[in-house]
Amino acid sequence: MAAITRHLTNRTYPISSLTRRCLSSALPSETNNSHAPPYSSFHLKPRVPPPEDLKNKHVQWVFLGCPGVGKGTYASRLSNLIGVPHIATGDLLREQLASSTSLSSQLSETVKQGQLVSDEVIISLLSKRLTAGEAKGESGFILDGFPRTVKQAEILEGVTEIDLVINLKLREDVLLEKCLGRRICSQCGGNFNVASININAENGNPGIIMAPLLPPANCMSKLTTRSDDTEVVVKERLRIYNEMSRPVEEFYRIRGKLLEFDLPGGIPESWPKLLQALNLYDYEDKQPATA
Ligand SMILES: Nc1ncnc2c1ncn2[C@@H]1O[C@H](COP(=O)(O)OP(=O)(O)O)[C@@H](O)[C@H]1O
Repeated sequence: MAAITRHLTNRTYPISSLTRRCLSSALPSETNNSHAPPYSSFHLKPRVPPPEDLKNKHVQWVFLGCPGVGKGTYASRLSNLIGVPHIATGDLLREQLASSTSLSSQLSETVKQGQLVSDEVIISLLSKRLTAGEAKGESGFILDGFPRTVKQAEILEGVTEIDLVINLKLREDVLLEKCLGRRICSQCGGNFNVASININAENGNPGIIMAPLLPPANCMSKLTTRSDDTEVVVKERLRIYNEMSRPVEEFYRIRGKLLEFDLPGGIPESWPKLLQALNLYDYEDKQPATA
């Protein structure tokens, strides 16, 4: 087993191989729908990172999980801790939408309805972001929001080796509340959440408490809500996740890369447990205060 996982992870390519040209040319023709991988029934265990990988920034990780689960929050915290970029395709898309081109008005409709945009669009945005990062000397990445379909996962697998996929999990009623509670400060760009979750344990299911993540006083009057964070659209995004993105979990599970992580509560309970699951608990203490 160890030999297989070592073989998988030792094939990590430098980020420079994941260029715009490389990713874009990896797009399969529209007519090719036969992307069924050679599934086998046994599951490999994911290999959590050894410290050398982190020091050399050989980190090519993916965050999976339903809308509202906290991919952005935990990916961004890990990115600050390890010093590799957090790249969220949803953010790239929103930046694109902020520029008023004819493409952005079409995309805006798709996003507002909770649908996925085309692979061509998302891969082009991701490739540009990776190329720009490469030019600045960036190394490694933590992807959030990509891949979202098996086809995207196959394209990514074709151009680079993903080391680890962290699958964040939370019950669906909480996901909806968390999406509806999301707020963004229009000035500083900070992400907050006004939802206060307090669900008692019942029928053998554990209870869950998640305190709101409130903004500082100077952001209060500048809070905005994403146009796709309405109840109808969040339910549609959850449906699409189950239909299109759930199979991506299996894609990585059978490749021995999926680390399942059930969020036990809010950030104070979940963050230390996530660090433990990633063997990073001590790493946090050893970093200089500025890291
Ligand atoms: N990889 C992707 N493929 C297709 N569409 C995407 C992708 N990533 C983001 N999007 C679009 O951006 C929207 C917002 O994505 P994101 O910010 O990741 O939100 P969330 O995870 O909360 O649903 C998605 O609903 C979809 O329309």
